[in-house]
Order: sequence, then structure tokens, then C-alpha cells
Amino acid sequence: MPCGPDIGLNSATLQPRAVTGFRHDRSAPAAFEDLRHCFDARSLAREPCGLFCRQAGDVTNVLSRLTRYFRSPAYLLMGLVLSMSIAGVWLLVTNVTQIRASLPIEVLHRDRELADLLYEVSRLEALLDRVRLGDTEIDNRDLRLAVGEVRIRLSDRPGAFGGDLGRELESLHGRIHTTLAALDSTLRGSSPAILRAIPAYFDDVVAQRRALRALSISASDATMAQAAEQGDALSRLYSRTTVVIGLLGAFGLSLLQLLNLQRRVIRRQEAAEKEVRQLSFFDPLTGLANRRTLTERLRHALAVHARQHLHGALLFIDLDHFKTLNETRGHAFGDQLLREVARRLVDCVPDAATIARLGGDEFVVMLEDIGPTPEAAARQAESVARAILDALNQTYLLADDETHSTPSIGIALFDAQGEQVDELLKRADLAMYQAKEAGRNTLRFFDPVIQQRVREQSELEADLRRGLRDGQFSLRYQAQFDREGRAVGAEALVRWRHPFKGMVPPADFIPLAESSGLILPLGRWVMRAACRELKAWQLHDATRGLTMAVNVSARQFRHSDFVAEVEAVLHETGAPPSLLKLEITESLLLEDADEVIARMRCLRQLGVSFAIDDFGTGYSSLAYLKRLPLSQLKIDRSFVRDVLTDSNDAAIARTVIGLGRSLGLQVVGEGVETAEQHAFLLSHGCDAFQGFLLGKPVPDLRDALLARTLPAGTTASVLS
Ligand SMILES: Nc1nc2c(ncn2[C@@H]2O[C@H](COP(=O)(O)OP(=O)(O)OP(=O)(O)O)[C@@H](O)[C@H]2O)c(=O)[nH]1
Repeated sequence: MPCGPDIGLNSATLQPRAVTGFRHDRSAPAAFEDLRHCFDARSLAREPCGLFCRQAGDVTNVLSRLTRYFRSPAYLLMGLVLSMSIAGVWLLVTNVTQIRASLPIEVLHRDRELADLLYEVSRLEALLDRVRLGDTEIDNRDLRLAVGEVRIRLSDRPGAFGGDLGRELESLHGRIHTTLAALDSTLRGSSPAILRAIPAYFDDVVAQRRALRALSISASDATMAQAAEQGDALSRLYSRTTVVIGLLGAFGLSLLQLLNLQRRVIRRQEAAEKEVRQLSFFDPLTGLANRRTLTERLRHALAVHARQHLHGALLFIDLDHFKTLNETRGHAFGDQLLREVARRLVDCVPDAATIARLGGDEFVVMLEDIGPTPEAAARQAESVARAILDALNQTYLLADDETHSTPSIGIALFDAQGEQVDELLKRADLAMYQAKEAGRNTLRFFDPVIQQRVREQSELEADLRRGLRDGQFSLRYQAQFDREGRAVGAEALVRWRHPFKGMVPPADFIPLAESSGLILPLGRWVMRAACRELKAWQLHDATRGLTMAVNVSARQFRHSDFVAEVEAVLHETGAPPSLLKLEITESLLLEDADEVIARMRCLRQLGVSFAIDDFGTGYSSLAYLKRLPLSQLKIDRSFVRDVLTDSNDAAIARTVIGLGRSLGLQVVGEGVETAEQHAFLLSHGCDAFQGFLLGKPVPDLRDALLARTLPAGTTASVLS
């Protein structure tokens, strides 16, 4: 598309306008409308569509209510409080164990040591009870008293000890040990039970002392009490922190969970909405638009076409004898065929078309803005319908089985007449029945006049094909003259003499050749014939050195082999490339201009030159003009015709001449029919002229130039 700001010349107003690249400004609103119509899920709730939709709608309602509750702040707060309370209770319960477990280890250790000492004292008392010498009880009263005292003090809390418990016990043990050692010799020969008890006691005492020492080193009672207090405080602090952190964590978790739940609910709601939308707007079997969507789009298209005077078409497609296939092969097989038909339709119709399945074996294709006139739209619709016929006639391979099926197609055109949706569908349906009656596997137009015209066009197309084959075409050459009246070249113009109809005007068969693709073989023929003639011109003085202008259609120029074909023709005919001038139209530059320019440069390298035909009628782009390897601009005949009566046309003609001058291009005025037109163009600096005033298209230019007489009324400079 344009690579700089483009200026368009509007023939009516000569106002500059920006080239948008859109054919109609309706593009954006149309897209918006489509979106509004097709994807407004909320409208579904107002217009329930079938059981499925209703069920899906119910689910959506429940989900949406649920989501709304979750979105409400009160419910959110309640949920938070509840979850925080649960989390708090749970944390408190688990923290009791944690608090206990987190008391300082020394405190517990101290308790255990005290218990052990107490046990030890009990054992000592028992031993002293049993130590006797024969039947004589040894006097160990002092010892017993001392032990008893320790026991009493030990039974209290450690805080009752004023001094060092370990040391006190150690001295007590020392005393017991001395007593027992003193008894040792006198005890010899006493009862074996006592003898066994004493060493066992000593062993225990050794171990006990070690423990006592460790205890005395590790902590005094006061230290232990302090540690216990600190431990309690620490554990309280610790447990509070854990509770707070736990609660915050629980709060965060609850929040996350809530958000997650809400997201899940929303996701499910969206999925349900999507399903509803799918069911509402599309056919579940094929995925194509359903009747509802088609109706909406058709209503919208009809409004746009009426407003903007566009032409569209509705193609009603019904499969032939589908019922029989359904009954013989089964419903599932029929479904497979319908799906395959849908796939083929998608493949063979233009991208912008709407394809819908109305139900059963009925499909509809809507084509929008397919031609400037009803005839052009009919031709385009017919061409799409033929492509559909072709695609659906291909063998189907379903369930490993080859099947054949054909469609019947009815076509109804729509335009600015303000047709109604139902009426239009009925027309297309009626036309489809006519196609069935005509033997099926064919197409019919609703409008008999259109039908007649389409039939004629089809016949003409067949004739055109035959004409090409049978050599019914010929060329005429219309000379171009410079400012001094010298012939400088000629334009090759194709003519068709029909065996029955006589001469067919180019305006009748060129558009048909374009739409049917016959322009390609026709264009090739013209190029070859013109080059042959150009070669022949070199043999005569009157025509030697004249340029030969050949019209090239956009379709022909875009054909991938075009450059190679021109080169081959030049080579084959021996025509001088520097005298071949290809006339292209502005419209060629509207699409893929870079590719067009690249091709032009290739041909320019061969020596071929270029002229822009009918300059000023389209989006004349100054940005392109600069980049094109052009040698000539032609002022369109429509401007030349009214150059004396219409100030706008005169302005355009002057602008084109000025433009050509500033870009170093030759400017040719075509369609010059009067001496006044010629004088006007001449006075404004036009370089060359072509038209009936100076010479009609003739089969033999040499003869015409030799026999040339001075046309009446031309200026002296032309006649000189
Ligand atoms: N497999 C399948 N068949 C369907 C479906 N919906 C409708 N049908 C069947 O499609 C058939 C439509 O047949 P018709 O178009 O009326 O008749 P036909 O046999 O095609 O005859 P002509 O149209 O006159 O050539 C009926 O048998 C319906 O039962 C569907 O979703 N799947």
C-alpha cells in the first residue's frame, strides 16, 4: 500500500483525499456491528434459544449469582472472619504443645536431676536401715538424720536451697562412705546380702556424684529459677508471635482461597457463556453460522447495501437426494457428509463470505459487495456458485467408502432496493427449487431477467472461448500524433467479430473476459499479434520507428509468467522492445504495488516502456508516480470530452499535463474528437494526441498514414 501520503484526485471536485485502502468507510462500523450482533452474550438471556441454551443459561445464572455473593463485601468479610476464627482455634490448640515443648531445656533437666537425687536418698535410707552387724544394729542415727534432712529439703522446690545443693550432697556421700568404710572390716563375715549391697551402693554413688558435679557446674538454683522465668516469658512471646503469624498466614491463605474460588467460578461462568454463545450462534454439527447468525448478518448487510448502493447475493444450497443417503447409509454417515460439505464450502468461497447451515442439508452463503452493478454481482455470484458446484461434486471418501453427492443452488441478489431478510431467503429458496426442477446439480437465479442475462453471459463466454480458438479476434491501430502533427505511435485495440452477432463492442466482452479469466489467453494473443505488426512496421518508412501501445489488464500483469511471456514474444517476433509500450491502469497499483513496480523494472530492462492509461480516474498516487519506470501519462477520454464545458475536467487535464512535465513524462490526450479540444490541450502543453479527430482505429496503419488528409479545423501547427 502507499508508502507516503497519497493525494487522490476526485474527478468531480478536484479535492485532495487520503487513500485509505478500504473500499468503503463502512468497514469499522460494520465490524463493530458484527461484534455487537454476534457476541453480545447478554442478549441471550433475553432471547432463549432452545433447550440446550436454556439449560446452559440456568447454569450460568446459578454461577453468576454465586459469583455475585462472593463479590459482595459482606460475604467476603464473613468468610474472612470465619476462616480466621477457625485458623486461630486450630493454631491455639497446636501451640499448647508447642509452648510446652519450647520451655528451656535446663528447667526440665533440673527437675529430672532433683528427682534422681530424691531417689538416691531413698535408696540410702533403705540401705542404712538394713546395715546391721550380726543382730546388733549399728548406730547410724546421725547419718539417718542427715539423710532425712536432705530428703526433706529435696522434697521442696529447688528455690528452698540456700546454698549449693551438689556440694552438700557430695559431703553427705563422703560421710556415708567413711561410715561404710569403717564398717568394712567389722562387717567381714556378716550376711552375704549386706556385703552385696555395699559395693552396689558405691557404684551408684560414683555415677551419682558425676551427675551432681555436672549439675553444680551447669547452674545454681537461683540461675535455674531465673532461666525458668525467662523461658516462660520467651515461650509466651514465642507463642504469641506464632499465633499472630499463623493468623496472618491463615488470613492470607483464606484470601487466596477465596480469590481462587472466585476465579474458578468466573472461569466456569465464562465457559458456560462461551458454550451458550456457541450454541446460540453456530451450528453444533458443522461449526458454521446458524440461522440466527445468518439472519442477523443478513439484516445488517441489507442495511449497509441499501445505504451505500452496493450489490450482494444469497446462495441457497441444498444437497440432492440427501434423504436417500441418510436412510441407506445411516444418520451418522449423513452427519459426516454434512461436515465435509461444510469444510468444502469454507475452502471454496471467498474469505469475506458468511457460510451458514440452516438445518438438515440446507446451507446458505452470503456474498457482500460483489460488484458495482447487478450484472457484475450476478457474474460474481455465478462464479462462486460454480466453484461450489465443482467442489461439492468431487467424490467424498467417508468411512473408507467413496460417495457421490451433488447440490442444487438458488441465487437471489440484493442491493439498494431494501429487501427484507425473510423475503430474500424465500427468493433464494425458490430459485433453489427451480434448480431442483431443472434436473438438480445446477444453479438458478431468482430474478428471471438476471437469469436471462446470466444465461446470455454464459453463452457469450462460451462464444468467447470459441472465438479465441477459431481466430475471430483482430487488432485495430489508432495513431497518436505529436504537437507538430507527426505520427509518433499507435495504440493496438482488440476487436471481436462474432460469426452471428457481428462486431461485439469491447465494453461487452472485455469485462466478461476479465471475470471468466479468458483475459489471459486473449491478452497473450493481443501481445503476440501487436508485436508481429510492430515488427512489420519496421519494413516501411511510414511506420518505422512508431511505438506500439498495448493495453495490459491488471489480472494479466499480475500473472506470474507475464514478464517471461513478453520476453518470449519479443524474441519470437523480432519486434524492437524499445518501441513496445505497455499501457497499464492506475488500479493495478492499489494492490501489492512493490511487486508491480519490480515487474515493471524487469520489463524496463528489456527496453519496454510504460504508460499509465486513464490517469486521473482512480486514486492517482503521486508517491507511486515517482517510483514507477514510466514514460507516458494518458489523460482519460472522459476528461478530454468535457474539457471545454466542465471546469473540473479542464483543471484535471491541466494538472495532469503539469504533473507530467514536472516528472519528465510525455502526456498524451486520448479521445480527442474536436479541434477545440485539441487546441485546448495543445495550448496547455500536451505532448501528443489520439482520437477520431486525427485518426480512427484502422487495420492497416501504413495505408492510413499514407492516405492521411488534413482534418478540418485542426490548428496550423498540427497540419504543418
Ligand atoms: N444426517 C443428518 N440428517 C439430517 C439432519 N437434519 C435433517 N436431516 C435429514 O435431512 C434430510 C433432508 O432431506 P430433503 O432435503 O428434504 O430431501 P432430499 O432427499 O435431499 O431431496 P431433494 O432435496 O429434493 O434432493 C431429511 O431426511 C432429514 O431427516 C442432521 O442433522 N443430520
